[in-house]
Amino acid sequence: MTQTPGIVITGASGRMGRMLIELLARSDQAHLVGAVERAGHDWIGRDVGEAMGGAPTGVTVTDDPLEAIAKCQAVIDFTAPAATLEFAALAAQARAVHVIGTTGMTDDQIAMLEPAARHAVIVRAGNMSLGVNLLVLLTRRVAAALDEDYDIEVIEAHHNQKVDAPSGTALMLGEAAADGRGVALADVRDSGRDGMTGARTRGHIGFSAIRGGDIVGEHDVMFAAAGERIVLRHVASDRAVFGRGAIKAALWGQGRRPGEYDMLDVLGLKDLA
Ligand SMILES: NC(=O)C1=CN([C@@H]2O[C@H](COP(=O)(O)OP(=O)(O)OC[C@H]3O[C@@H](n4cnc5c(N)ncnc54)[C@H](O)[C@@H]3O)[C@@H](O)[C@H]2O)C=CC1
Ligand SMILES: O=C(O)C1=N[C@H](C(=O)O)C[C@H](O)C1
Repeated sequence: MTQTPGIVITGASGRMGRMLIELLARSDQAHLVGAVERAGHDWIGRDVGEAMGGAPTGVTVTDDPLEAIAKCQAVIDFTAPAATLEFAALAAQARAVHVIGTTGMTDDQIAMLEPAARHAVIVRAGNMSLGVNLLVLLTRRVAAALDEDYDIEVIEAHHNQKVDAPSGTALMLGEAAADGRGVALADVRDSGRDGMTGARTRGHIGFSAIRGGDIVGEHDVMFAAAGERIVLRHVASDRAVFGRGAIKAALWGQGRRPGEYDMLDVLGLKDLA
């Protein structure tokens, strides 16, 4: 029998970590070989399945990512920016595919992934769902078809524990809209309006972030003109859509040439971009 790729999940106790461990337990295409949490976490040293309140998996949660990653074929990483940079170096050393779902990375932090991508496959995306990646393509097309009479606003809503804003997805959508218009997002980005902001600047792309309850992730791209509005919307109601995308990326990356990729590559949608 052929052995399926062995996957390490970092941030194992997190919302996405738990989802991925559940998905891997049911997968016949990949299997769990490691679970990493931050030092001092009370899951360290416990079987990850038992820590989740279920059956034992035979995988003990560790705070030593080097030991875990050395024996895997892929790392699926939904943690925090500083941790992701550490895991990128270790995945590169092990020539393991590194699937990065972590958002909130600065441009400087993203640039710091480049040395790792010379040695291993990195797939990074602010959203791993098929639906959002299709929305990115639609957003670029609609923005290209409309002129600046249409004000572009990206509105996102997430649960009350999310620590970064705008969301990684909102930024992907903003980048796509800016790209469609032939401008750089950095030159037209308008985030965090509050107080006497003055009238809206023509051509700017606005961002609004809602945080509340257990909202999984909702994104609207609004094109608002005098007399009409077009709204492109994605609603995620189950984190499994991100988890399934991440596992797909880990499998897609096996045997591929080192470099930085995104979900449009994984989903075969690059030609439509
Ligand atoms: N790209 C995508 O499709 C998606 C991205 N995300 C992003 O993934 C990240 C995590 O999201 P959640 O799971 O909701 O957060 P969470 O806070 O529930 O989980 C993060 C986990 O990472 C762990 N962690 C932090 N530093 C660590 C370290 N140095 N070593 C090991 N573990 C460490 C934390 O202890 C925590 O358990 C966020 O940046 C979020 O925006 C979330 C969902 C989908
Ligand atoms: O933190 C989350 O939960 C999510 N984060 C990603 C983002 O920042 O866009 C993806 C998804 O919306 C859920």
